[in-house]
Amino acid sequence: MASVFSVPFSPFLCPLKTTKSRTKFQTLHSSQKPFLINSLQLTELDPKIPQPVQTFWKWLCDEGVVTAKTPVKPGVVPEGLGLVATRDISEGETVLEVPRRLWINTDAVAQSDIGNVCTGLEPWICLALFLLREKWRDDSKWKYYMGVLPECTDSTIYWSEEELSEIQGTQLLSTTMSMKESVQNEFQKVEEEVILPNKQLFPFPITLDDFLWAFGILRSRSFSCIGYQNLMLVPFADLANHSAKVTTEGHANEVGGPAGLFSWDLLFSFRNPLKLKASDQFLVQYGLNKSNADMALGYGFIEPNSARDTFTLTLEISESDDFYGDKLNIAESNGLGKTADFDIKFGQSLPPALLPHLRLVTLGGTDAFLLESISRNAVWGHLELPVSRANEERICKVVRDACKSALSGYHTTIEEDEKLMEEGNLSSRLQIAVEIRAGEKEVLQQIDDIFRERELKLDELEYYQERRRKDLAPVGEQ
Ligand SMILES: C[S@@+](CC[C@H](N)C(=O)[O-])C[C@H]1O[C@@H](n2cnc3c(N)ncnc32)[C@H](O)[C@@H]1O
Repeated sequence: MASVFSVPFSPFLCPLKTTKSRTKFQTLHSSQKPFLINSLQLTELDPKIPQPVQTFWKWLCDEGVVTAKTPVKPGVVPEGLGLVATRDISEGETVLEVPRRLWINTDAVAQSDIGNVCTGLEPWICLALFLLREKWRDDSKWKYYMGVLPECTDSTIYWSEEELSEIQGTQLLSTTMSMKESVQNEFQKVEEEVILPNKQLFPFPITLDDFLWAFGILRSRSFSCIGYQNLMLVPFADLANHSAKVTTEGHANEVGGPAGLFSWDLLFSFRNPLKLKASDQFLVQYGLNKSNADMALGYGFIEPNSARDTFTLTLEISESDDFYGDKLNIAESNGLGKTADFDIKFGQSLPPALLPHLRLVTLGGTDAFLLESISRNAVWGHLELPVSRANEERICKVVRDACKSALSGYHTTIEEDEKLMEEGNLSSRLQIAVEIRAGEKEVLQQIDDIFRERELKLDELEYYQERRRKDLAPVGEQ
C-alpha cells in the first residue's frame, strides 16, 4: 500500500505565547467581559458561508481553539473552503493552534470503543474505520467537523470510468487503478475480519465506496509527522489550501501550550509562510517534491505547466540475464535494486544514477569483464562514464524504444491537448486529465530528445578502453 502523504509536519517543540484559556478565564473573574464580546466577534462569519461551516466555527470557538487573537477564519474560496486572514498577518506569525484532544490519530482510535478491534491494523485503516463511525454517531465529539468534510474531491480515485478514459495510457491511470485495487483488497479483509464480526461496534452499513471516501479524506487532508505519530486529521488546520507561491515547507509544528481552561497540551500549530493582508487567503505548500500525478491522485488538483510534470522510468535487471547476480549485487551496493524507479521531471536534467544504471542493466558481450572488478564501487565508477560504443548505443535504443512505446499508448497528441487547453471551458477533472497526459508526453519527448542527441554523438564519446589506454601509457607518450 502506498503510504498516505500530506503536508509535511515537523515535530518541533517550543513554548507558546498565546493563551486561549486566559480569555475565557477573564470572563469568569473580571468585570471587563472580554469573553462575551469576543465570543460574539468570534462567531461572526460571513452569513453566506454554509450553515455546517458556521456550526463548525462555533464549535471551535466553544472548544477554545479559536480566540479573538486567531487571525484566520473559514471562508468560501475558489479551492472550496479555505482560511482567510481577518487582519494583516506577518511572515512567520502563528495563525492557528489545535490541541491534541481534537486530533484524529491512532491515539484517539485506541482510546475509543473500537480501539481493541483496531489493534494491529495499519494506521490509515484504523483512522478510516474511526472516521466512518464518528460520521455515523450522533454524539460524536467531532460531529461538527464531520459536517464540513467534503463528499469527495477531484482525486482520480473518485473518477468515473468515462473520466478515467481521458487519462488512458498515462502512468497516473495505472497508479490510480492499483491504488483503488489495494483499497478494495484492504476493505474486503477489514470487512471480514473486523466490521462483520463486531456488528455492535459498527451497527451501520459500510460499503466499499464509504471506505474509499474515508481513504480519500485521509489522503487529501491528513498530516503525517516523523517521530511522533504517523498520521492525523487536524480539524480547522485542514482547511488550509495549497499555493505554488509558497516555496518553502515546514509551516506546521507541534508545540506545547495551554489547551483549555486549566490544561496544557501539545498543539498543532501553523505558521504563516507569506506576508498576508486582511482578507487574503492563508496558503501553504503541500510538498515541493510531489509530481502532478501525486497531486492529482492525492488532492484532486495539479499545477499546470510546471516542473511537477514527471514520467517515471523503471529499470529492471532481468532474472534471465547471464550476469543477473553480479548486476544485482552492484546495483544493491549503490542503493538500487532489481527494479529501480527514476523520476524524470520536465525541464530538469536526468537523475545522476540513471545513466550508470542503464549501462549496468544493458551491459553484456565483451563489456561484461567490467563486472569482475574487485570492488563494486569501482564498477560503478566505470559505469559513470561511457563503457563502449555498443553499450552506449544500446542504452539509447532501449530508452528511445521505451519512449516510443509509451507515447503510442496515449489517445491524443500533445497538439490536440494544447488545443483543448487553449479553448478552455474544461471541467475541473477534464482539465486535470488533459494537463496530465500532455505533461507526461512532454517529458517523454524530452527524454527521447536527450537520447536522440546522444545517439548522434556516439562517435565523439570517450569509452572505457580509450581511457584505460591513456591511463596505462608511459608519461612521455601521454
Ligand atoms: C486540506 S483540504 C483543504 C480544504 C478544502 N479546500 C475544503 O474545502 O475542505 C485539501 C483539498 O483542498 C482542495 N485544494 C487545496 N489547494 C488547492 C488548489 N491550489 N487548487 C485546487 N484545489 C485545492 C483540494 O480539493 C484538496 O483535496
